[in-house]
Amino acid sequence: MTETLIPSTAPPALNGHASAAPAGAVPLHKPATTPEPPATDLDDREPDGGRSVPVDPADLPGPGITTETRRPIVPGWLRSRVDALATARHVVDRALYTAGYHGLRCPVYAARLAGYAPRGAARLVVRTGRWVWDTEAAPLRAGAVKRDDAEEYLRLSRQRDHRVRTRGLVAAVAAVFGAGLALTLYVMAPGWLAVVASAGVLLLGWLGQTKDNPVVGPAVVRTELAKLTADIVLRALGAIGNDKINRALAKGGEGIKFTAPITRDGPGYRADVDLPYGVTAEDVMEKRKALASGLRRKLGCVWPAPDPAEHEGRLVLWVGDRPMNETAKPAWPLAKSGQVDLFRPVVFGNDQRMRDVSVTLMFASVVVGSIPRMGKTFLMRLLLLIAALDPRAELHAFDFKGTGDFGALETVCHRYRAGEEDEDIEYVVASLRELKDELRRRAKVIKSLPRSVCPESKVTSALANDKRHRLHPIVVALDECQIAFEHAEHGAEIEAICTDLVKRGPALGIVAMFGTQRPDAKSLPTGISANAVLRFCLKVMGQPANDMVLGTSMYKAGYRATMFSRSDRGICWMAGEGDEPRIVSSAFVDAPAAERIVLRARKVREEYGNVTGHAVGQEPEKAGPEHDVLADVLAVVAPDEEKVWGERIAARLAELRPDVYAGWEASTVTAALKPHGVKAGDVWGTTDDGKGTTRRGFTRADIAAAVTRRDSKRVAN
Ligand SMILES: Nc1ncnc2c1ncn2[C@@H]1O[C@H](COP(=O)(O)OP(=O)(O)OP(=O)(O)O)[C@@H](O)[C@H]1O
Repeated sequence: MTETLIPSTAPPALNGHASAAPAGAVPLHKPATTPEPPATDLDDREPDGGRSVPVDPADLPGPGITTETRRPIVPGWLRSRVDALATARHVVDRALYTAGYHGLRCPVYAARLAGYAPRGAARLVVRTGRWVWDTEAAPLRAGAVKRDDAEEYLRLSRQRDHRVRTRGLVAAVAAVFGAGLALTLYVMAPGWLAVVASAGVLLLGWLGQTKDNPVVGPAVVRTELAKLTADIVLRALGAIGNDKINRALAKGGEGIKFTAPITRDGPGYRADVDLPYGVTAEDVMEKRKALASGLRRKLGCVWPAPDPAEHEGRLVLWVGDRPMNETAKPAWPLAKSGQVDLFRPVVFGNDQRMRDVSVTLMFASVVVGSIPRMGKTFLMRLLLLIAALDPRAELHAFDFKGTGDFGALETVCHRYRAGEEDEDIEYVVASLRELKDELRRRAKVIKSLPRSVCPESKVTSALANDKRHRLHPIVVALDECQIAFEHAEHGAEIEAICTDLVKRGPALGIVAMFGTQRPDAKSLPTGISANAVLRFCLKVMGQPANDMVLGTSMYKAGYRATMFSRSDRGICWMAGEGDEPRIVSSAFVDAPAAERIVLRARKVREEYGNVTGHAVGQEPEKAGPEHDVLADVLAVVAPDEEKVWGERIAARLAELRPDVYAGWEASTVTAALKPHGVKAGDVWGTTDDGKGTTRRGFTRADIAAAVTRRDSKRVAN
């Protein structure tokens, strides 16, 4: 190692050399050595009376930590039931297919073989003749003659005479025996003679076929996929256009290390690579397309990822045999049987290696986003089915697209609506108001419970079981939620209640889910997008939508749902369960399958005594025009107040009608006034502690004008 001297006054951070390879590493090339640092003028300065200290002192103790990774005793595919079953299924499938393919063609094979039989017979006669007459040794005998080697010639001649005698005898016996057998069969079992003769003809036909046109071709034409090798990985890394990687490759791969042998991992290969210093796994993830091109694989096969247990430069490259969207998914374990405890993880999909991936719905609020037709509604329905299979759960399903995608769940829903008409929105508002009251009731119940029963101030599975408290899980789903949030009359109220559900609901046993095909600030208000716990992002078109669903900076960190193709239906980035976001292909449950699952769920619910609301024909009380937001806003702004901040209006509204406006913020007021043409602007004012400042607010005259406009329109109608 190069010993660089720096002045003793230099900050310790200058000692920034990378450590040596970790123990157990498998260097592909010469292990990376610390690069020779460029000479700096620090080397020449001697500010401390000329005394310098070595940067890499020989006696610097190591951290004393050796990591070792045990390689599995049993290969990965045998440890997973799913993988082992997949392999067995593949073998049986292929055998059955081959049998079917050849079975159908048997008559053609027989006819073709019969056609070749004369040529086969001729070949048999010629080959037998050559064998009997020992023609293969003829060149040896001719050579002995040529060399005038009398002794060798005599030895070979004797050997030939002996062979011809023996082989002639064998041939004669075989001919006599064959003829005798044929005669016997002819006399005693003529049917069998036909069988043996046919077999003989087929055998002769087999002998008579040509090499370039065999009678029986392969049923399965195999194209061998190239094995993943270190060279291919390096070639692909070199193709992503990263300067640091290219420099390392130019030096023969110095600085790039394979920390473990490339192995089979599920239906694909896994390579663990240490990237050159300064290159992160995210740098490679960003260039997945180029990487796939370098690997000569389809994009859906190539899954680079960081290793959360390792440093930032560790890349785990998993290359599947087939694209994820073409790999047959295992059946959803709950499709045919089983119940759910929403407080525990439940399998809802598979990762690239087709291993189960679970989700825990309790204590989470959920956001699902994608462009249209990628599987967002299917995913939300799947999550609702999971909830339906917990007999304690109360389901509220609202589908604003109005196509009845949640229709299969009607018989287990406490509240259900499909549509975007005013009456549908009013139904939803009424249901949400019930939930708002329920939220308050639950908060009071939790507060009143002793610590011994409710130690964490949140609903537990045991509390949910206790029917006296009515703290069962409530799952409410709004698909195409932007339609509700943008509703002119009720949008603001819906947003306020939903934001409250997202913030306070999880601890109180209420899980709110929002799906949108237009993930932007309007469709997913910040209060919801910022506070959601579980996030599922199917294909989106750009960074804003990606980060709106997955969370801020996710795109930059390499978690990009833009990389999915349009055929990656049901495949999403999932964030919020586990440390790192992961890619999941959600289980495919279509409407008929959903109906079957719901039948099962309904039965269990009937036994548990939890079939309520919509499922038994009871609907919420109609949401009347209980309040007039515009008039209320005007009422809380005094006639002599020219302008007022939005937050002040929100606080005054909450005082005016706490049951309606509790939880409103400045943004809620802005959203509520916007449909009436009242826009927020900068308003100068004084804070409660007397400081003058500018905040967003409204002009009273604008509000009054909006009321007049609205009232005159009503009169005209
Ligand atoms: N998990 C899945 N696996 C495979 N295919 C799926 C999966 N989920 C959905 N699909 C396919 O994708 C299609 C679209 O699904 P879905 O209706 O859920 O899309 P969407 O994103 O909700 O669309 P929109 O926004 O228009 O409502 C479905 O018809 C289905 O065939």
